[in-house]
Amino acid sequence: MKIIVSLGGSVLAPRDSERVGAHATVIEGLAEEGHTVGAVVGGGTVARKYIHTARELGANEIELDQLGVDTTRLNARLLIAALSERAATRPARDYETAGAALRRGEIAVMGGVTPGQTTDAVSAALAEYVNADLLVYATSVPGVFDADPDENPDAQRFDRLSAGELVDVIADIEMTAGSSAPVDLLAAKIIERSGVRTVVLDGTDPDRIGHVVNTGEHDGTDIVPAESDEPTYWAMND
Ligand SMILES: Nc1ncnc2c1ncn2[C@@H]1O[C@H](COP(=O)(O)OP(=O)(O)O)[C@@H](O)[C@H]1O
Ligand SMILES: O=c1ccn([C@@H]2O[C@H](COP(=O)(O)OP(=O)(O)O)[C@@H](O)[C@H]2O)c(=O)[nH]1
Repeated sequence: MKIIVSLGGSVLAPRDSERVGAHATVIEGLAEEGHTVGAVVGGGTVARKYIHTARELGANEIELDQLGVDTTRLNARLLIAALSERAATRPARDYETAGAALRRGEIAVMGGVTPGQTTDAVSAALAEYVNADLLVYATSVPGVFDADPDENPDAQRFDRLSAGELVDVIADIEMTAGSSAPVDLLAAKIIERSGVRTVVLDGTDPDRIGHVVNTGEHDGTDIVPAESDEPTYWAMND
């Protein structure tokens, strides 16, 4: 199976070697089991600190996004440091380079690509480009909720959403540099058009990523193409 894992910066906790190592072990394990694996790494608190400081200094949103992109690439290098020689040696800066690495059987690693989006969109675009079977968003909350769960204790998690419904849920979240959303708007639109099977889950425990790949089971949110009622991927691969 071809899998793209989006590792939110909030999940990877860049200065925590144990956490980065644990995620690398899971990704490595999937590759050893014969899966083709690409990982896209977010910027986390380090990116947000840079963005906050540069915003105070008067930088515009594109400049702030660029700071964010550079930070995601640093974090991607951290993941590469924890992976074996099976991984590409540096973060791919475009989809063709990442796709070529996957074709060679390497674990491709990316950070950001261009201002105006987040690594959520990079993950969705890479998944579309390589025709992935599964896109996993490993984030810091256990799925997509009907409101920000960090601010609304009564927020309800969706077990399943169509990609179009996902667009509606996140449409009002602001798109400034460093903003937080479980999946960004561009990513949702790419998921909608590509129809790639997508799961959003709490990735703070990396074993949940391996578990969903191997069993199809998870406690997060399934994003399904509009025309499908049931996630079918795992049934197809039994
Ligand atoms: N409807 C929602 N459902 C889930 N999370 C939401 C929602 N709206 C806002 N959020 C926020 O999105 C955050 C996750 O985004 P972010 O911090 O960018 O994660 P990551 O680093 O994993 O990309 C959560 O901490 C949560 O506060
Ligand atoms: O292709 C990209 C990827 C990231 N970013 C910027 O980098 C920040 C941090 O990336 P991301 O939001 O993906 O990190 P995470 O939410 O996972 O910590 C984003 O808010 C954007 O400002 C960007 O402009 N283009």
